[in-house]
Amino acid sequence: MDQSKEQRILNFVLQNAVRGDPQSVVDTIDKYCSQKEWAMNVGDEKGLILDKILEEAKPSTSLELGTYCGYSAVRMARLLKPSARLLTIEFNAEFAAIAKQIIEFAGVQEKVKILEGPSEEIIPQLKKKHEVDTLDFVFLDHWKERYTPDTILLQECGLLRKGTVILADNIVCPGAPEFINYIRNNSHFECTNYPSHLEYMKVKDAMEKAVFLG
Ligand SMILES: Cc1ncccc1-c1cc(O)c2nc[nH]c(=O)c2c1
Ligand SMILES: [Mg+2]
Repeated sequence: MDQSKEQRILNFVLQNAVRGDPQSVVDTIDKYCSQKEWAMNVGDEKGLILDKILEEAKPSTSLELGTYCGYSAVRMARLLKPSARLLTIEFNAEFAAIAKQIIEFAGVQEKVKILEGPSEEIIPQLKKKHEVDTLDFVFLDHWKERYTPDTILLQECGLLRKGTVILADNIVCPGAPEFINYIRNNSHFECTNYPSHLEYMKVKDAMEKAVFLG
């Protein structure tokens, strides 16, 4: 059976990155996806925006929707304090299997827990099954149609607290107009837009930060 692109990314990491060095894993994936095969990692340019907002938030408990190959999970985990935890939800079993290996190779597996399945099923389990109290940081990077319903679900499940930072990728490309309309007109959120570019391309994109006001 032919290898998938995600398998080729994993192999390139295993052969070129430094085991236990998350920065080298991030740099190696960026190198492969900018020079060999494009892939939907948040990438280096938007990654720096993610880094800055995550460092400002100093989260103890973070949630990512859309693990893909684990690039942003490794990128975030490398900045978390030792006791902090990142839960990341991935619907696609093949992606989750690749991400697990990349996260383990980077040596951040103690901080990162991959939850495989649909976000609408897993989010309601976070408190009781995964011992989450409230979330300090949420990275939306799964499917634009789920950004709004999953944000509402997080609120309904009591997972947001005053000051929770939600950061959404792909506001311009592929675009999440319905989410932007919802979140910017919701008085319970304070929004900020961060113009950037689509990963590894000159195409315009943006990220949106939405702080929950309680
Ligand atoms: C796949 C794709 N093609 C052309 C333009 C943009 C994309 C694209 C880029 C991303 O960063 C994505 N992140 C999460 N989920 C996505 O579906 C996704 C899709
Ligand atoms: Mg994305």
